[in-house]
Amino acid sequence: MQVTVSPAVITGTVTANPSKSAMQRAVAAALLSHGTTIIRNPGLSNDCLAALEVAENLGAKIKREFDHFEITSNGVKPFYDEINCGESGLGIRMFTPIAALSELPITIEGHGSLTTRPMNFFEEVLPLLDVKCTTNEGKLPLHIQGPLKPKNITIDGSLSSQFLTGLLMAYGAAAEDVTITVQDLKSKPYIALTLQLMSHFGVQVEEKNFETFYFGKKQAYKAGEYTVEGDWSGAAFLLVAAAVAGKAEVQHLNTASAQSDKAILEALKKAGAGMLEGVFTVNIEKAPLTSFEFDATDCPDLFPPLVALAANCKGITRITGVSRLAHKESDRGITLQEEFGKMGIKIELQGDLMLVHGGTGIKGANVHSHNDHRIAMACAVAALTADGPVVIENAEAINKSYPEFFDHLELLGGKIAVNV
Ligand SMILES: O=C(O)C1=C[C@@H](OP(=O)(O)O)[C@@H](O)[C@H](O)C1
Ligand SMILES: C=C(OP(=O)(O)O)C(=O)O
Repeated sequence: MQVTVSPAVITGTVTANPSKSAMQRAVAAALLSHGTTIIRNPGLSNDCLAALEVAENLGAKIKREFDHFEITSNGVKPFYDEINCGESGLGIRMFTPIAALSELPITIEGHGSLTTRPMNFFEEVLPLLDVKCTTNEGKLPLHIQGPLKPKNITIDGSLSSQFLTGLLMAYGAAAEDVTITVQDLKSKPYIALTLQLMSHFGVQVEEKNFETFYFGKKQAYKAGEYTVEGDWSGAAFLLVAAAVAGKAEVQHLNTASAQSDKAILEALKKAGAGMLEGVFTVNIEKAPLTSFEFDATDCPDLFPPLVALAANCKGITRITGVSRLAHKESDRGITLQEEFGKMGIKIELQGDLMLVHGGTGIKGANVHSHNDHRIAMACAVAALTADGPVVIENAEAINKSYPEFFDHLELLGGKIAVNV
């Protein structure tokens, strides 16, 4: 799909889309529970749909109602020997240890960008927990055979927090008097989100400094009700759109959320955007914008909207955390440099540091998403203040996390033309 976004003034109100990070975790917790869980405000992005299908293949029964999902489960009881996590990094890293709770041999597949993302962790760590695991030279497919036995273990958290999320979720159903120790953990707020979700489903973990995670007496996930929060990672694009091209209110955003990407508010403040925060709503208004410094090491998904913001800020914006971007849907440091370069914005990469030369004028251009949802959305936001239309190839990449994105941008006054 090719989408053309033309310069426009932003104004209006939208409701944030459901968070795929929260939704996928809730689906996993529902699968691990015994009974029926009701998930309200469910996400329907590709990553969420993949999680629902995985849960079904691992034994859950799923009923889709008008405004909620009912997930009935009796714990992990696979009735199929293969699961497919689509393109979801979180999905595969979370559901692999969960699937390993069963004794059945299971093949774990994915497609698109997921086939090139590193999975060596499982080959190194799962055998320590009595799970047989082979990979295709550190990539998909994975072949595993459990049952996973929770033990005291030390892992490396520097590549991604998602592996730890998977172990925590799986341990929650089976562990007794054991500790996971993690070294050099990155993306810590995502672990806070995991622990918050586990607690909601009745499983408590004693966490110290995001270094040790102790499981005491054996616990069980309890089925119940869960409402998925609005997604700060997707809303970040709309908030930046308002800051550079008009004003907007984004509703259903919890300003006390555990989601790491609510840090977009700090960046917008630093850049000088007008801001009014409510408890569940945020208003952003255009104001003179200047370059800023920001550390995105623990919120790597903010890089694309931050670059769209920085492109509109006078001066050189310095963002740290580039090394976190190499293994996302694309190598995002390089893709941002390449695609924003086509729009006339110079980006320098100096190790872990990104320098964005902003305020120099954004040019209409033909850009490509590299099959990366956040690159497509960043280019669409940059188009709002360009000197002509920006044509985005492979724009359907947005479906991974935010299928409603172009509709929401249009609701706010964006000029969008879709060529299928
Ligand atoms: O746990 C999650 O929901 C996520 C964790 C982050 O990954 P890393 O821990 O690899 O940074 C983030 O980039 C990803 O989009 C979602
Ligand atoms: C990297 C992302 O997701 P995941 O790792 O879950 O595929 C993302 O949403 O930007």
